[in-house]
Amino acid sequence: MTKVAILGCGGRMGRNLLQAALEHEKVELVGGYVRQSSSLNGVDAGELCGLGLKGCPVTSELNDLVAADVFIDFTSIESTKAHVKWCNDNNKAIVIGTTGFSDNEVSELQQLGKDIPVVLAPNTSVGVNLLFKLLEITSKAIGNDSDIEIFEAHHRFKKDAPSGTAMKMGQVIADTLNRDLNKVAVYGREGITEERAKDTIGFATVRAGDIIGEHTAFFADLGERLEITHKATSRMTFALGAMRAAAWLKNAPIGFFDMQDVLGLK
Ligand SMILES: NC(=O)C1=CN([C@@H]2O[C@H](COP(=O)(O)OP(=O)(O)OC[C@H]3O[C@@H](n4cnc5c(N)ncnc54)[C@H](OP(=O)(O)O)[C@@H]3O)[C@@H](O)[C@H]2O)C=CC1
Ligand SMILES: O=C(O)C1=N[C@H](C(=O)O)C[C@H](O)C1
Repeated sequence: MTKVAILGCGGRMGRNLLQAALEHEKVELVGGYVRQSSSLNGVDAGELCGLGLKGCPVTSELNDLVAADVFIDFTSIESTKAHVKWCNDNNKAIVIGTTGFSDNEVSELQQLGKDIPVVLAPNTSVGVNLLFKLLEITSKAIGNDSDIEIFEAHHRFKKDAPSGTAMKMGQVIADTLNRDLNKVAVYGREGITEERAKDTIGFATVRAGDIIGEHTAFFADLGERLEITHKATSRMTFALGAMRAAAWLKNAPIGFFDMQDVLGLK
């Protein structure tokens, strides 16, 4: 059994993570964490995620959760940094699902979590991680002959764009084709853009309603195009992937890992 604690447990992902942890056969929930000002402080984690009373606390004191082996964090950039520091100081592993980090912020996280095992994954679903693998194969086969565009759509509440998953898709493709993503990425188009520059990788974003998460990579040539799409239809897919990452982390060495490590896709 891996003992887990859920950080930001009142959020959209937080509540799914509580439910997944309470129902998962390889995971035991120690409790959930909310900020001090939260009205959820003191409620029962089972009640919070709709499973009824489980005798498992929601607290705003991280020290109440020290029995956990692994902390799971789907919160926000600044709180994730603070949580990684706390985990490092207290020798706890952490799964980070939060997105929107700049390259510098990722380096900062690596420094803050330098003594512990960490999984950093912009998308914990199995399907998306297989999609990353398919992008590698496709890029090798036809990447240099194709116009490559990445599309993503999410709910109206999402704060970062393009999504962490879209950015990782771009990174996987750029790495495979030996391109520098910082130089070839084009984020949205407007006005007289002129003809498409070869070797660029375009990103397009939609924010609307309650879309949980959709990603498509286009590999387009004259006469045909290949589209590789993933659609999440429930946040539980991310939550279950995070439980898998937590169980894997319990026996992992110190270092930064991703879902490809967890799923054996490297
Ligand atoms: N890796 C993956 O597979 C996925 C990643 N995500 C990412 O996860 C993150 C969260 O998404 P989502 O659940 O939709 O967002 P929400 O806004 O619903 O949830 C975020 C939660 O974090 C809490 N939080 C923020 N700051 C703190 C803090 N300082 N201390 C304690 N709690 C804090 C918020 O609390 P409060 O309400 O009090 O502010 C809130 O409950 C985003 O970055 C998103 O992109 C989302 C889905 C899948
Ligand atoms: O904010 C979300 O909801 C999601 N964020 C992740 C991302 O930024 O890639 C993953 C998922 O698509 C849902």
